[in-house]
Amino acid sequence: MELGPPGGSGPAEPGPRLRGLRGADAAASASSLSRFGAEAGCRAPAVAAVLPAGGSGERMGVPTPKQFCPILERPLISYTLQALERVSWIKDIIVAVTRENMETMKGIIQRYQHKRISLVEAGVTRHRSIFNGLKALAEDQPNCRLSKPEVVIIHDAVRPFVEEDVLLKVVTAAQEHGASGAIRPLVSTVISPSADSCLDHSLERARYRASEMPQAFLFDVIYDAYQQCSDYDLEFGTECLHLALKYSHIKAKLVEGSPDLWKVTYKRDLYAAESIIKERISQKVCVVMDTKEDEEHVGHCLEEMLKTELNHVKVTSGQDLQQIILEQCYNFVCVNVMTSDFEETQRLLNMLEESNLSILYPVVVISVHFLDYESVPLGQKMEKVMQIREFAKEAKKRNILLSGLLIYFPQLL
Ligand SMILES: Nc1ccn([C@@H]2O[C@H](COP(=O)(O)OP(=O)(O)OP(=O)(O)O)[C@@H](O)[C@H]2O)c(=O)n1
Ligand SMILES: O=P(O)(O)OC[C@@H](O)[C@@H](O)[C@@H](O)CO
Repeated sequence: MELGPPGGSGPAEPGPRLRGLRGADAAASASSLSRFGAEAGCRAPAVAAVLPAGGSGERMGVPTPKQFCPILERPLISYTLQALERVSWIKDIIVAVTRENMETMKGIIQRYQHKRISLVEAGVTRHRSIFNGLKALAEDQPNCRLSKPEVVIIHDAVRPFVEEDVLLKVVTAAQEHGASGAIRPLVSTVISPSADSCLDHSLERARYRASEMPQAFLFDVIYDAYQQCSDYDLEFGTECLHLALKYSHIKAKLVEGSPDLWKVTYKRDLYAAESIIKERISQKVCVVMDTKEDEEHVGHCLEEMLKTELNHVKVTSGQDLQQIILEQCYNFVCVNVMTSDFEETQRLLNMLEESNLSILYPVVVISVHFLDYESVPLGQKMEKVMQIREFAKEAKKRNILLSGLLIYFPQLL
């Protein structure tokens, strides 16, 4: 097993761990699980995740295994890892990849600065890959450096649109019932064909559901099930909840999942995933303040206002701007309060150019400038701000749409 880069998980500390998130996000994420612990009258469980990513993606019909297929130049699996990393109380993420794809996976972890990731070798089937991931967490394994979690999430690496709420639901239910899984209504009716490919019977669709991911289990429930699992089940099975029932006699609690939990399987799914990602990009903005002080004041005022319209608002004074660009934020509000007119904006434009983020999808930058009309003659200030047109012409060549906003205010007394 290959542990992730430094900054991966240390020895298990029960309860949520704040990693990879900052400020309000981390606090909100951590509190969601610890709040659960308080409500349930127990300590929040130590949680790890296993992501099977060892498939060949035959149904996708392309040479590259679908988990590594790019969406906006970024491998599909990186979006799934990012979704799980947003959840600060998942302390370890074990990814099962084939030996031949191990270096590719390490490169993705390095390029996108994924944290808390450990790699294990995949098996020849999905169940065997999952079992290998669980072994990495079981303390009865030689050289095991990861601590056994109380609850383990199992989630297909090709289901990128997983949110914290459904993860919390399945973990909460697993702690109470032993196992839990997300389900969705069936779209098509299930029928059973006869040997001569005629209709034998059809199932009453309303009585059935599609089993999706994420699923969660008390670790011992699912690990014991896999240890008892027949070769046939390991070879041909597709349902972890079934293994928990058959071998550990645990009836999983089923929770309704959101429509976005679907698995990327066919090429059409990649196109659908790309349009969802673009839609989500339009819901993300980063406010770049020119000083730490302004981040605390002006930045957070802006954040509160923007949050009424957008799903993800980050405020920074620049220290984590590189990571934010890596996470593919495409919309920036650059606020120049104290610095000279374009210093902060120019720095951002340079970083965006170096990142090549805008190669496939336009990046929007709004450069905000304040004008104290008592201390600076309007004409002089306007002349400087109009320089932004020159910046914008250059930026446009790199698919960066730059515009300026001048806020004209009286000097505060
Ligand atoms: N030996 C395998 C087979 C599949 N998976 C993973 O299990 C998840 C769901 O499986 P599936 O959609 O079937 O992926 P593939 O097997 O790659 O697809 P296909 O059946 O079209 O080849 C994917 O993340 C896949 O990478 C795995 O870890 N190990
Ligand atoms: O069968 P596949 O390997 O394509 O995908 C696995 C899916 O069946 C599985 O993710 C859900 O049905 C939940 O168990």
